[in-house]
Amino acid sequence: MSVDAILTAAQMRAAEQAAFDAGVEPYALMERAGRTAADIIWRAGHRRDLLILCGPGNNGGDGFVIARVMRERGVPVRVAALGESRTDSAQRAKAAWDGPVEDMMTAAPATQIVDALFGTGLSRGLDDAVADRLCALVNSAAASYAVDLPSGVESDGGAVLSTVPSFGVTIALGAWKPAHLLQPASELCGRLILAPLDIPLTSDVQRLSAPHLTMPAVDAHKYSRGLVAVVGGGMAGASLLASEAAARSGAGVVRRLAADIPGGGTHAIIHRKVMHADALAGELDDQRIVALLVGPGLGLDADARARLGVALDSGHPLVLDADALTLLGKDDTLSIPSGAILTPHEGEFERLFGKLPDSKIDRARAAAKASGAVIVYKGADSVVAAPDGRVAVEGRASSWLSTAGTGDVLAGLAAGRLAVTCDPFRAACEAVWLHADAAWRCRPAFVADDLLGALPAAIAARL
Ligand SMILES: NC(=O)C1=CN([C@@H]2O[C@H](COP(=O)(O)OP(=O)(O)OC[C@H]3O[C@@H](n4cnc5c(N)ncnc54)[C@H](OP(=O)(O)O)[C@@H]3O)[C@@H](O)[C@H]2O)[C@@H](O)CC1
Ligand SMILES: Nc1ncnc2c1ncn2[C@@H]1O[C@H](COP(=O)(O)OP(=O)(O)O)[C@@H](O)[C@H]1O
Ligand SMILES: [K+]
Repeated sequence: MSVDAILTAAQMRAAEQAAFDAGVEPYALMERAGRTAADIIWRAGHRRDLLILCGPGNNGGDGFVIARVMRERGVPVRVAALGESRTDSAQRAKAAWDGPVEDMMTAAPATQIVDALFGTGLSRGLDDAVADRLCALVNSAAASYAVDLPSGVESDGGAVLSTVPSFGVTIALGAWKPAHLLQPASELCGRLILAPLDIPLTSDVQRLSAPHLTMPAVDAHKYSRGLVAVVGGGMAGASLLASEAAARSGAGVVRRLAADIPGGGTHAIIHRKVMHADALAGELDDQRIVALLVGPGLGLDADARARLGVALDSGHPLVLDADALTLLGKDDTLSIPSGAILTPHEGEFERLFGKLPDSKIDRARAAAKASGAVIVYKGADSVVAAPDGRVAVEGRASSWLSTAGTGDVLAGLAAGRLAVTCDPFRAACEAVWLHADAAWRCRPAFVADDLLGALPAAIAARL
């Protein structure tokens, strides 16, 4: 069972049902969920007074179990409900709580607050008065915990359906849900803690996990480690950033093919002067190239279009970013080569694939399937999707990444890892992980160039 699985509400219900069919008693599962959550709250908050808000469904039932377990441990607990418990398990959990039940709308604040109002069964935003009351209670508490999900966030897409306060901790029950990683919901979850329920889970969607990298083989040489070619264009800085990221990501050789030869920069990068598309074709006629990056700083003019065409025809494994994506989106005569890695941000994604419905996970998966390419759908949350349906979600990158040039670094990293692994999905996942890790290693207000210096430490941490 993967600790990284991300399940939709329907998949979670199916997993729960499969456990029931296999003989697990429904109320026993709620007890397990409530006790595991109570352990987490106990470790964090000890004996400080606790107010638990219980909704009408099973999320509320979990809340009643937490209340009982915490009181058994000597914590001063109060319970406040929103409506009557409607499910059998929730009614049993409520019956097992023999203390008073206050009205949530009038309950006094507490040092610790637990939101067990709604979880995966939320079907609409909270009424304004209820949402306001939840915000007031959470904001006045020293510590706050959301059981499974903050009430008001939509589990599958991460939308915020009514005003939701920022929680200190969200305790994910059984598995991650998309809203734990997708924005804007993820931001409101605070620290994420998984409470395993020990039931079998199946999902192609995973939380992006730390990669296991290896040193070069003992008999490695620069070409066995992979030759990355980076096609430059009008904006030199972007392809320079990408080239250096590729060079610092484990590739053996990086060749930059552009009309300019820069004076400074990293001397390890080989610069070849390529004045036009025909000359590029000659340079790309080299079977040692195992990853070809096109897009950062490419430009959008006829020459850029011609260079892109040559790159697409070269047959080399491709990483396409930035201007290459824009050109692909507006020129019907160009098509996305299957097996490539594409790294669109929101605007580039929409230009390429249109406005797709559903969650960012669904959109990335649909685009990967339709194009046959690995899609790295960037933004405050990044979703990596493979044509075969596998998806990895990185929801916790530093928002300091929202600065010019960081996407060029990511594209270079993807090309470098593609050269090392020859596996587009794995390369894309490793690149997104290393990029995010490098960002956390940089000081606030870093610039894209600083990421390059942090890459060796990010790689060293994964060896
Ligand atoms: N799956 C698992 O393995 C396990 C799941 N467990 C737990 O179960 C939780 C899911 O429970 P759940 O399905 O009962 O849904 P839940 O979130 O409690 O709410 C549904 C109720 O709220 C109502 N309602 C909805 N929105 C509303 C609104 N805005 N304002 C007012 N009412 C609203 C809705 O009514 P309706 O939409 O029909 O009007 C319905 O009555 C899950 O998050 C986890 O905590 C664990 O116990 C064990 C393992
Ligand atoms: N708010 C944010 N939080 C986390 N990561 C972000 C945020 N904004 C952007 N990023 C990341 O920073 C990079 C920006 O890439 P991109 O938009 O292509 O910028 P550029 O073209 O200037 O390099 C992407 O990897 C994206 O996922
Ligand atoms: K909740």
